[in-house]
Amino acid sequence: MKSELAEMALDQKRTMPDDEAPDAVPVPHALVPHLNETAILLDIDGTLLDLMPTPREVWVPPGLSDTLNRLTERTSGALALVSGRSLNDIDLIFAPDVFRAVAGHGAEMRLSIDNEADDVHAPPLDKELKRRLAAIAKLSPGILLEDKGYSLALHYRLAPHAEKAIYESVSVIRADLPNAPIEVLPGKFVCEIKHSGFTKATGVRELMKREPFKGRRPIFIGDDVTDETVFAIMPDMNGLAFSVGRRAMGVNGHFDAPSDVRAFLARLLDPR
Ligand SMILES: O=P(O)(O)OC[C@H]1O[C@H](O[C@H]2O[C@H](CO)[C@@H](O)[C@H](O)[C@H]2O)[C@H](O)[C@@H](O)[C@@H]1O
Repeated sequence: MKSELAEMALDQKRTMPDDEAPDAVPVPHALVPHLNETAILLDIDGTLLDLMPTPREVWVPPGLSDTLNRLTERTSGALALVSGRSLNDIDLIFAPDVFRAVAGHGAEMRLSIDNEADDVHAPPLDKELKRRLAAIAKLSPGILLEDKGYSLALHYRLAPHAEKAIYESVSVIRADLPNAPIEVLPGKFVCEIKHSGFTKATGVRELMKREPFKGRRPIFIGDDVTDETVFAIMPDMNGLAFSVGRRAMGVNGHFDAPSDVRAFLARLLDPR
């Protein structure tokens, strides 16, 4: 697809300095005829769903699953969720609907929605390491642990004062294990410790080699630091990147809030 959308975004950029350039969110009218050549890749928290005080409190607004299912149909299956959450968690959130996904920041991938055997999973994080990291939650009430198997997340949205202490404690443990293949991933009020070697970007690259995504032009929408790895690879695939809540580096445009992303997706199906 020779994109009118990218042309639109680039034309606007060429004519004015970057800090004055308007945000170029694609017009559904321009995109609609190309849905069958497009792959729609969507982050979950802060992009499709509004952020909540704790991971368990998120909810899927009425109509969103229907929109995602219809877009899956319209793209012949080339819609995937690209999330830091585990596949298991994603399925609980969207139940009974099941979507193709790159999950766990690239640790897991689901290419087929009918066959669990196709799912790919990274190995679990060392038990002893997890035990040590989990003890950090004792630093303050309000620190929540999320065990995803291949990673462990320490959430501090309810205890923001604990941020520095959490990162210092993680550094001490990290320093004890200089050769461990792990890395620290900061997110929105969360410090995650995961195996190194995979990211959302490695997951998306792998996904885009497989049917039904192969050969399509990706459009990725995300909001967090971890989504920046995917924003960065979109040009390699002739893709488009859009951030949410802020204008991230290198994106083609941005949405103000998840509600705007949901409205945009609905308009792809019903452009007026
Ligand atoms: O890649 P995403 O789909 O955006 O997932 C990123 C992380 O999302 C969840 O945590 C975030 O959302 C919570 C609910 O709104 C919020 O309470 C928390 O502060 C955020 O960091 C999820 O729990 C993580 O596992 C994901 O990595």
